[in-house]
Amino acid sequence: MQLKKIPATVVTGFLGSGKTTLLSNVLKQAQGKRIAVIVNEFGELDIDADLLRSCPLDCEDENAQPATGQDGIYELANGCICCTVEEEFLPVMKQLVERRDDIDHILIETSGLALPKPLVQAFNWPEIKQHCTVDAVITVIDGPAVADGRFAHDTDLVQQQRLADENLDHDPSLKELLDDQLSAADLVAVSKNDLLDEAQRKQVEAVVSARVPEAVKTIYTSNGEVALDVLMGIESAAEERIDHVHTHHDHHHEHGEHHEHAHDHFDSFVISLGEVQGDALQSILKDLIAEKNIFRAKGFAALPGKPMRQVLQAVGKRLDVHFDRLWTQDEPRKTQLVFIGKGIEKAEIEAALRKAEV
Ligand SMILES: Nc1nc2c(ncn2[C@@H]2O[C@H](COP(=O)(O)OP(=O)(O)OP(=O)(O)O)[C@@H](O)[C@H]2O)c(=O)[nH]1
Repeated sequence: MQLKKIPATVVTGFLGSGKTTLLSNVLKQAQGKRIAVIVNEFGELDIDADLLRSCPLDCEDENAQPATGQDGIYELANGCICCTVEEEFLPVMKQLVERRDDIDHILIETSGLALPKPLVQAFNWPEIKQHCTVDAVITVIDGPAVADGRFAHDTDLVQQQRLADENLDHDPSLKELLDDQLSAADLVAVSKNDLLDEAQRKQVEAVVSARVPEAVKTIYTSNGEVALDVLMGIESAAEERIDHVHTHHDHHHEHGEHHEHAHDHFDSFVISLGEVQGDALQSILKDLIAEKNIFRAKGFAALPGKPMRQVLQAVGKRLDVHFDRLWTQDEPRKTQLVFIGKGIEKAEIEAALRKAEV
């Protein structure tokens, strides 16, 4: 008897591109659909899983929590999913396969530094292949960052000139990640459309069309808002073709050499503080992201006298701050931030942030 395979959507994209925002919108719309979510974080804190669980302030519907509830969210926080496929991803997938009668769809958010190819290849493992298929790899790219040429400068058509100063100008490992994340895409979602003007959209288009076949559609999203049927039911069966997708990192993964892997060149750590002065923390953070090569910082702050938890999100040079929910009785009121960047020192950043402690 041929049973219908469970479709799985893999959401990939660089640090801070908007994957969690997209996923949380999917979960809000997915009434009645039973969705299992696998969240993989590069940093040691499960901030994304936590944000997916927490109800936004403007949430009108008491039941608008992720349709799956607590139990449907699986956190893989031990490094990057593409390097721990066997140890981390496979066991979770096996659990899901066992529960397959209760699951309509699997959503996987990879860490921002993960390469989608090894993950998609895992769907060819016999235990998984029998019961699951990749519905689509959705690659989220940060519209404004791509338009600014943070990852690649090929929008200005004078690539030859650029090659000479490539290393000075921008980081080749970021370009490789963008290339590899796009090379596996069945759908490209350009996020932060609300921050793009027409000229920037053209630049993004040029970067995307140089990297994905014409058949791959591009959508533009603002705050992750997009209809469910655009994202789900693509039925790409990406695992069937993935071995033929060429990437910059093929060599390392095939030979089991993770040392040279993209994310080994990044530094990541968590800073824990007590309660902090909100204004002071934000001003120190803004200085740090202006001065240092910090790609991503995110976490929660506890402010004296405030019953709500503050969420801080830094992507590139932008810092977003908002309160998301009340601190619960049983959780300690502390401030915790993950940093991911290059050539950044934990001691130095911690010393700077401590000045905001009360
Ligand atoms: N203005 C605007 N901000 C957005 C949009 N999508 C995401 N953001 C913001 O960008 C920041 C990062 O978004 P996330 O959804 O956490 O990105 P992510 O890809 O999950 O990040 P990592 O898991 O750290 O790689 C947050 O501050 C979001 O509020 C958008 O469409 N417009």
